[in-house]
Amino acid sequence: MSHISLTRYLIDEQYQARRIQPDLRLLIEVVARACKAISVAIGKGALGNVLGSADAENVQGEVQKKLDVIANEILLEANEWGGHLAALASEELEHPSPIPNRYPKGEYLLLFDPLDGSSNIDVNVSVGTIFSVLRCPEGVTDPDESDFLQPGTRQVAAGYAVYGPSTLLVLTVGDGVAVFTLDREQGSFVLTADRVQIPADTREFAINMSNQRWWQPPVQRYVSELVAGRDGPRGVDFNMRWVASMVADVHRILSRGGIFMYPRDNKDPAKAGRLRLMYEANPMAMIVEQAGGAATDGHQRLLDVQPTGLHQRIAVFLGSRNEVERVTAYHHEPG
Ligand SMILES: O=P(O)(O)OC[C@H]1O[C@](O)(COP(=O)(O)O)[C@@H](O)[C@@H]1O
Ligand SMILES: [Mg+2]
Ligand SMILES: [Mg+2]
Repeated sequence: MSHISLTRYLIDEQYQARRIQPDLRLLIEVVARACKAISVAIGKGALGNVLGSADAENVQGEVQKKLDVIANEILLEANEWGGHLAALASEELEHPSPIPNRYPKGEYLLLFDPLDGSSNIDVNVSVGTIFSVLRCPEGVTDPDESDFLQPGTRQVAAGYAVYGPSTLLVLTVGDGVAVFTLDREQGSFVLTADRVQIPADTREFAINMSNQRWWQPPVQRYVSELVAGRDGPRGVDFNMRWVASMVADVHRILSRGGIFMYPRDNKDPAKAGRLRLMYEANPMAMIVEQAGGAATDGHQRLLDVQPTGLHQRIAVFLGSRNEVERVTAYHHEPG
């Protein structure tokens, strides 16, 4: 593949048959620039004094890592004056953040998980950034939380960056999924895979097995059949992987197939799963569907869920279509 930059991908009709609005393109470029800056900060590791805890808690009662705070600030600062947003929302902020009046405003809403996989920061394992772009409802000049509560089908773009052995940006604007690799010398994201497809079948699954005793019956049944391998009803062996960074687990599935599960469980019945709908589940669901996969909460398509809160949690099953359909069907069986 010749050298196709993110900008060229976003404006060239060869890649974007449905022309995307210039302000959406510029917004995505601002997010990509912020991800580059986060990648540089992460790359410095202990030398940049970015590891360890920030001695603070976020809105969800989780202890923030220094990099959670740094990544959040980089994204806020880059996007506030970008001129394409009406407001933004982050995992690390209780309420949406309006664009200050001194900056120009635009018509989009940006949501992000600035640093996904926080528990992996200090052990030098891949982490990432996840983002979702919605349109601000018409006529709204000062959006509040209710304006963000749109189902995932309304996303106009979604993506993630993985900060791993190389830094990647994975993007969909509703017309397939493209992967860009950061050329560290040039400082630019270069297209390295386009129209990525997740195989419909897989022999690999991802779930945190330590939660097994709290799973509900449909997940118990599905995973026990996978684990039984060739001696069980599936008649074939399955392999398991769990990075504990959603971005890294989803990226593996995008690259070679698999099913990712973070189900609702009985550990804390008040919690509807661990992952957050608006800035983890929805953008990943859009990417996975755009790559030919499927994404549900066990009962319905994730992208159809009507959100009720900015930090709402939800069960997630996503990846290779036939496996996601099977585990979803188990949820629908009586008993
Ligand atoms: O600790 P567990 O149960 O393995 O959970 C891992 C999951 O938690 C997350 O790290 C949550 O994301 P944050 O780091 O943004 O809070 C996911 O990336 C990952 O899939
Ligand atoms: Mg996360
Ligand atoms: Mg996070």
